[in-house]
Amino acid sequence: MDIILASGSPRRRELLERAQLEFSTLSVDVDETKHDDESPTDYIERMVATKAEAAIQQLASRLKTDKSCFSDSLIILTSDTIGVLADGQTVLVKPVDREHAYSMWQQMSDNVHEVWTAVQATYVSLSSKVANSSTHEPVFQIINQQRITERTEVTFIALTAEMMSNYWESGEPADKAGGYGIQGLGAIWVSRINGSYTNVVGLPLPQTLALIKNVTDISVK
Ligand SMILES: Cc1cn([C@H]2C[C@H](O)[C@@H](COP(=O)(O)OP(=O)(O)OP(=O)(O)O)O2)c(=O)[nH]c1=O
Repeated sequence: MDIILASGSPRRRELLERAQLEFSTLSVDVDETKHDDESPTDYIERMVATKAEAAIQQLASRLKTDKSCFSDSLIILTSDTIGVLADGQTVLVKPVDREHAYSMWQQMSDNVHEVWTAVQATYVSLSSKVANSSTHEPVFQIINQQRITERTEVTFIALTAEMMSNYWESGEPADKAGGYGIQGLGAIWVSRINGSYTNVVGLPLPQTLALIKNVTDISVK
């Protein structure tokens, strides 16, 4: 059974490496724009499903040229991390620019927010029994998929304009939900967390390992 982490996030790769599992990575590029009428739950669940679909499409086109690189079944892991303010509705995503980062940080300053990470495990088999009817090529068939969402409460200290400016200039905030990295310089803004630390960094590890185990256990379904 192969495991593919369909993520371009170096943080997710580093976290999964700690579990000492064999896995490969695949970078997926999807439109991460949130719909206006979408709840945080709907948004994050749509993201992990969309990333999984994109990964399967990429793998399917790779299959056309090289079948030898696939085993008979694989698990595709996709993940998405957002911040959610105490109102339960306002979503904190990656900052598009400095102003966007400042406006998120002003709402997070001296306040509590939550970090939500959704993880989807998609268990697929490479089946020649359901081969494409015209070409008789094997295709990927989804056997099972499961999803979890983990939430961690994070408390920020009161932020000054100088702190925000210095942090933005560091370059660290740009590719991170809520514009901070708890594993980096952002740690000095975090006075307290309640819940999983790895969840904040982008992949709740014990929960992800349980998901990998559960998704292949289709006998109980
Ligand atoms: C809050 C927080 C987020 N993050 C990161 C985790 C995610 O990589 C990123 C949120 O963006 P995501 O869209 O979840 O992930 P990504 O675009 O980096 O990677 P991919 O979609 O290819 O899997 O923010 C941290 O690294 N530290 C933190 O403290």
